[in-house]
Parts: sequence; C-alpha cells; structure tokens
Amino acid sequence: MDSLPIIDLSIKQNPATISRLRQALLKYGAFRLWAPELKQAVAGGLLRDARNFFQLPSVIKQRTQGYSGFGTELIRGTTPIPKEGINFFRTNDQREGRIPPPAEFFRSVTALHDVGTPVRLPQTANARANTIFCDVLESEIDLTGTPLLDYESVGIQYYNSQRMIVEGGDYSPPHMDGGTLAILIREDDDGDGLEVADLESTEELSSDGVGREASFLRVPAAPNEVVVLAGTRLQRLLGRTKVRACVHRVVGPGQKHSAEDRVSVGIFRACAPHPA
Ligand SMILES: O=C(O)CCC(=O)C(=O)O
Ligand SMILES: [Fe+2]
Repeated sequence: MDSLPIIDLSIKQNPATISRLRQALLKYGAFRLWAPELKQAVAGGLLRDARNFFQLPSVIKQRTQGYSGFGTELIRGTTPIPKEGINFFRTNDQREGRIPPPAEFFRSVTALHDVGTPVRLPQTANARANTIFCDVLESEIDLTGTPLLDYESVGIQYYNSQRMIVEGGDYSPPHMDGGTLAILIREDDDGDGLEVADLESTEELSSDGVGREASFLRVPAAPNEVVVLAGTRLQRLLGRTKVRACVHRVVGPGQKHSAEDRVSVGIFRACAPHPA
C-alpha cells in the first residue's frame, strides 16, 4: 500500500474498497476522504480569516478564547510543538478576561462545522457513512451519533515556516490524537509535510517509539480530499485488532516550503464528553 485508500461516502463501497480501508486502519490508522465541500468551506474565507487572526498583535491573541501561543502546546507533556493554534467549541478555556475570536473568523469556522461532513452526520443523510464504519470495523458500537461520541471541536494550526527555516526542526513531532476521529483539512500541496507511520513496520506502541522506528508514508494534500485519522479513543473502544491510533508527524519546512506559513484545520471528534 503506497498511498492511503480514498473513500467517497456518497457512493456504495465495493468489497475491495472495504477491504483496503480495513487494511489501512490497521497499518496506518488513517484513510483519505473525498470531501470537496469541506475543502471549499476552508478555502472560502476560513484560511484568510485564520491568517488575519494569527497576524494580530500577540496581546490580543493571548486574550482570545481557545488560543495557544507558539510552542505552548506540548506533545506527551514535554515536547513543545512549534505552532500557534486556536480551538473552537471546546469548553475548557473559561479563564478570566477572555475575549471571543473575531466575529468573521468565528462565522467561517461555524460554517465549516455546519457543512455537515458525512462522517459527522450519520443519522440523517449520511446513514450510509455510519453503515460503512460499522461494516468495516464490525462494530457493535454506534461510532457516531451518540452524545458521548459526537462531541466535536475545530482546531486551527498555524506554523510560521520562515521562523522554522531559520530555527530548523519539523512542524510537528510524531504523536497520536486523543479522540475517535480527526479530520484534517490542508491547503493543496504535493509537498505538504504530513506523514503517517506504518504501524506494521515496528513493534513499538508509544508514539515516540513508533516515531523513532517506523517507516512513514507521505500524505500529499490533494484537491477535494481530506485525511481522516483514528485517535486513541477509537483504538480503545474497538481494540487494536480492528483499528490502530494513527501516529502522524508533519515534517518540514525545509527547502520545499518557501511559503511564509502553513495552516491546517482539524475537526477533532469526541475529544471530551458532549457539553450537557
Ligand atoms: O497540521 C497538521 O497537518 C497536523 C496537525 C495535528 O496533527 C494536530 O493538530 O493534532
Ligand atoms: Fe495530530
């Protein structure tokens, strides 16, 4: 398997696709999803609003709900990630004196949230998506659509490429995400640095061990598609024999990324219990 399989949830999957998806969930904990509507929701305004936000003076960003400053997010509690970020629809930033994000930014993130990804709305138009997951994973558990599993936040990552070219290092060290599924939306770029570990290439289980030992597969950011990554919670729910939590990293910027910055948008599912 030299690239992740791509799934179009609007059509009925054939057995070969289901089998490839199963394999990919064990080998990489990841697959690609055909999702032009999500890409459009990000390209149409959200990226611009995000870039505008991250250009704001630091004092304003620091006061904004959900914001985390450059290098303040830690992997495994120790390794700082050289990025800034802002999270929406999380309830854990109730610190005094917070201000809401700029209104237009909030609107475009809400619009993305409302686009209604097939992965997110299993019970209505997207019943089929849920069926696919249950088929593929042979799960008795309804993986989506339950209050506990359906909590969702949107995180926007901002990487200052210029700064990193000077200081060196990768955009993001190898890690796993904590929820059930993360949908990652990136700007089209063949040389985007996202890579997923081949989990069958190592016996290591921790993300730093896997990061040291495994071979990694590049995941270019291609038009009209997004990447879906399994998180540790999905692995716990279903067991390692069905799905592995994806270990991923973002290499670069190196020579390829002469662009000023890199922005990625993640829809993180089931990061916390549904706010009551
Ligand atoms: O920026 C990316 O492409 C990956 C971001 C990521 O892995 C995360 O925020 O958990
Ligand atoms: Fe991640």
